[in-house]
Amino acid sequence: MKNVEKYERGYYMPPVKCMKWAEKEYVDHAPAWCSVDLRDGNQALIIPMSLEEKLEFFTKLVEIGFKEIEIGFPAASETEYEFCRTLIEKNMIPDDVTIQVLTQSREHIIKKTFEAIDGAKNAVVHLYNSTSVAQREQVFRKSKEEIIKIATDGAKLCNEYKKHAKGNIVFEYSPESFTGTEPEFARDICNAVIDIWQPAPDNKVIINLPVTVEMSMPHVYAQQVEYMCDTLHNRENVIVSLHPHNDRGCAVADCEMGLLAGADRIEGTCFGNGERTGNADIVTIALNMYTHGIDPKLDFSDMPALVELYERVTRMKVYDRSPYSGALVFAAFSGSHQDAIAKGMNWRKEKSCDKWTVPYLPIDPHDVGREYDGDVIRINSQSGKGGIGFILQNQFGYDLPKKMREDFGYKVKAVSDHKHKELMPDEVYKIFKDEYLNKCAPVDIPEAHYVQKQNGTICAAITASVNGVTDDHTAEGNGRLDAVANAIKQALKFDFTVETYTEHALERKSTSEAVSYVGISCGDKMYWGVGRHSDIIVSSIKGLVSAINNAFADKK
Ligand SMILES: CC(=O)SCCNC(=O)CCNC(=O)[C@H](O)C(C)(C)COP(=O)(O)OP(=O)(O)OC[C@H]1O[C@@H](n2cnc3c(N)ncnc32)[C@H](O)[C@@H]1OP(=O)(O)O
Ligand SMILES: CC(C)C(=O)C(=O)O
Ligand SMILES: [Mg+2]
Repeated sequence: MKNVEKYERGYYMPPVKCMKWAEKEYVDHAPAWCSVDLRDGNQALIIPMSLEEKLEFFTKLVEIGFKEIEIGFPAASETEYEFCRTLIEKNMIPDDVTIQVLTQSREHIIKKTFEAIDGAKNAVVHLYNSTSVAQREQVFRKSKEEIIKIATDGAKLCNEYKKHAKGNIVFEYSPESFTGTEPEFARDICNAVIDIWQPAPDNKVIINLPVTVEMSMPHVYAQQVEYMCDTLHNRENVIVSLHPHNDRGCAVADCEMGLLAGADRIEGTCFGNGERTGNADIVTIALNMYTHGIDPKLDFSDMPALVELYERVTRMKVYDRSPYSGALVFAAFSGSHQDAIAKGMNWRKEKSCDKWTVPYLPIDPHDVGREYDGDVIRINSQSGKGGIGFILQNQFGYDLPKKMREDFGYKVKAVSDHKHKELMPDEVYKIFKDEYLNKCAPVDIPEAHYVQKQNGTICAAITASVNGVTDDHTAEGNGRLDAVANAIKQALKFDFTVETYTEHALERKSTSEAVSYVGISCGDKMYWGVGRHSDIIVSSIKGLVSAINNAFADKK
């Protein structure tokens, strides 16, 4: 990369070491969550959501359990304003939910914002102005004092408007572009605003520390957050909030480390929608906590419904590998992963485990509304016998013997490889049926009669049909299958050995049938057949005949 000299680290470290957070291991309680899907998420869309779409999304966010929802920037447009009015006038905001609205620190915008929330029972008025070195110099061309004045003038105006407001109003201040701001200046401007708002136990204020643009590694942000937590005035009455964007791909880590550093609240969006690379993905942060055994106090148990709604109203896509939500995040195509998952699932059943420890799956797919069948083990040319056998067992009830799984596995992989596509469970089952099940051509045994001799041997009298030509044969054996096998050898003048035989019941709704797996050797090769019938003997003979037909096909 030839232009690397063009860049330098544009962030500022706190003046003192702030590393207490690094002693902590995990986030041990849920923060206050604020969804900014309808504001930051919405302002980043190619086509912002319509009023109806915002209403539908709002209802979903409430259902998930968000208690604070930034519903928009009411001074931005007619739709934003109308949306706010509709929620209030149609009484759509539950009493335990607080709406939040964003405003620049400009009088006409603050005025319009307070008009928009008139009548709301609970609202957060979120005031912001930019504080970074780059914005101070290039955008505002103002000194530090002048930038502080923008914030304090706005804060004072908010106090004035609040006097006339009927509902419960909480204030939030964001030193926008915090990550490009010297921490001491961020501290000073926030403290100036705090001093004007005078927070108290029953009137807390929110200080939001946005990673407007992500400029550093997350441990740097954590130090900046810890510094702010240590130096803000009236800290006990200040709710420290985080609002990371994802420019370096670390917004979730920023939130997690920022929480370790003392923050109380997270602003983010579902699936990380938002300006440029997006906001922090609340789904991921919340479910990361969940998989550590901490209740995030948000309910993502019907993820498919949330994804459907989100994709429809935002016209964005949830990436296939988006943590916890993507279409492929539980899918194992590769053989060794499938094998481990299938064994892990069986272990759970066997041991009645109450903790989730299945290899390769950090969360139980059922906990986010996903299925084991179809979502987890998926079949292509990378798959192995473990996964393919798992599909056949879980979805169709066939528990193949280990050696036969291998034979079947290679057949399925070959089909997928040649077709160059994933195989659906029904296609896997069709291969199974075509390759092994009740095969009766060219060889068939339409009739068999058994006599038990005094010496304990069994005599089988069979009618053998080869390419439709039938004749009768009799032979003895130490069991019915053995006797029939001997009679078939005679009839076909064909030598083979029955190497293995297993069977189990196949439960299908009200009926139960026997399934028999027969492996024969012929020269140095093994051939498999499966029989299925309501009678266990007929089932075993059908399995044997299927294996013989496979051997015949190979000999041709
Ligand atoms: C990081 C974030 O996500 S911040 C939120 C960003 N979201 C949005 O901007 C979406 C909604 N915004 C809008 O619809 C419009 O920008 C409005 C209605 C708010 C304002 O519209 P306008 O006044 O026409 O335009 P614009 O936003 O370009 O105004 C820029 C002016 O405001 C000033 N300004 C920008 N932000 C702020 C602020 N937070 N506080 C005070 N002044 C500000 C700029 O310095 C500039 O001043 P100048 O006119 O003296 O050069
Ligand atoms: C308005 C602020 C909080 C913002 O969205 C940002 O800085 O990213
Ligand atoms: Mg933002």
